[in-house]
Amino acid sequence: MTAVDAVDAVNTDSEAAAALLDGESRVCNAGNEPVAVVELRGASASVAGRTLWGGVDLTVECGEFVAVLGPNGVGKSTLVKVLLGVLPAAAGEVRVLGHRPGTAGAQIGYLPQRRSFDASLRIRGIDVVRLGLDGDRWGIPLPGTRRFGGTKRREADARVREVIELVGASAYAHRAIGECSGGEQQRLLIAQALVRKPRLLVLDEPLDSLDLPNQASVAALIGRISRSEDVAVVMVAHDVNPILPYLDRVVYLADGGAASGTPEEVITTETLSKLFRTPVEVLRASDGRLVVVGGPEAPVMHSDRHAGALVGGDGRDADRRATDRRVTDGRASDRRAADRRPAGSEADDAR
Ligand SMILES: Nc1ncnc2c1ncn2[C@@H]1O[C@H](COP(=O)(O)OP(=O)(O)OP(=O)(O)O)[C@@H](O)[C@H]1O
Repeated sequence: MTAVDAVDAVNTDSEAAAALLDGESRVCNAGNEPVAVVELRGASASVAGRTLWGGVDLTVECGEFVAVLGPNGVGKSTLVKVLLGVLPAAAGEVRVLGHRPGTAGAQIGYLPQRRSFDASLRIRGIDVVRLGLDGDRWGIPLPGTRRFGGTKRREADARVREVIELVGASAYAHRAIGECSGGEQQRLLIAQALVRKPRLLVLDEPLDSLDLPNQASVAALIGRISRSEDVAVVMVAHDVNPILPYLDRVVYLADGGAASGTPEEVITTETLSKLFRTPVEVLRASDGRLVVVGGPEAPVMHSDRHAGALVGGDGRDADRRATDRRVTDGRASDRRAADRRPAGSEADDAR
């Protein structure tokens, strides 16, 4: 079976979970040809007849961590929709694991924006994770019911335990999800997105509403997982700082245009001023955090977006729209060096 066949086989979703438990191939190449996890060439997106962004070039390889940045309403979640195949690209080419978007099935783990659980919800964290494995087939588990029989059930149980351990949620996975803190819920939801061993993890603002220590520890967790599990991560973020040490590249969306490349290429005074067609200054604080001064309404790179450090500007002026604002090339080939990871892992971060 070729890798492409394997991907297609997993895409027959009714058997996806069972196939993964059988150890189905998850490689990121087709035969001898490497296949990028995500490939965008001159892609653009329109919603309700309005072009949100255009000219996006991006290649995401196996195990890479990529952030999607930009002001509110610029189309970051829309990019996620394009990758998931929910919304077709208006122009250009988009491939996910070598196929058109929407056909990669269980090879993609997805964590939508702003999911939280009511405090009174009694479903255990472990059951929420389990839903990622077979919830599309069977719905919410009833007490005492089994979805798989015999060996398959034991393998499913083992995978759920394994992924809960991976995200460091073993201590509270048997508690009701509604009783877990925001950070704990987020770890369990990341485990749910990972339980089918995806090749691509798409996360829409997973750090939103977390306090700074939890942002740091969840960011470090995602950075570690992208490496240890060799899963590519595409993550929408408002503040790049918590994830900056782990990133391979960023896509910065502006009104109409986009810049993509390594953080060092894109998050600069020159690149952002060009992208937003207005003076923007990128400052690096002594602790390495990035602060943007001037320019558009873009809380993206503030050390703490809640602190309101950004000064002035409106990046959403329709006059500034252009399709030629792609100012860097997303094909930058450098990979994240091991020394860009902080010493240790997320265990080093405040929790
Ligand atoms: N179905 C729709 N019909 C009309 N407009 C839409 C639709 N979906 C999204 N939009 C608009 O498209 C724009 C981009 O939305 P999107 O959610 O992608 O932005 P975003 O960058 O993720 O924003 P935020 O940072 O606030 O989450 C917004 O102006 C939004 O109102």
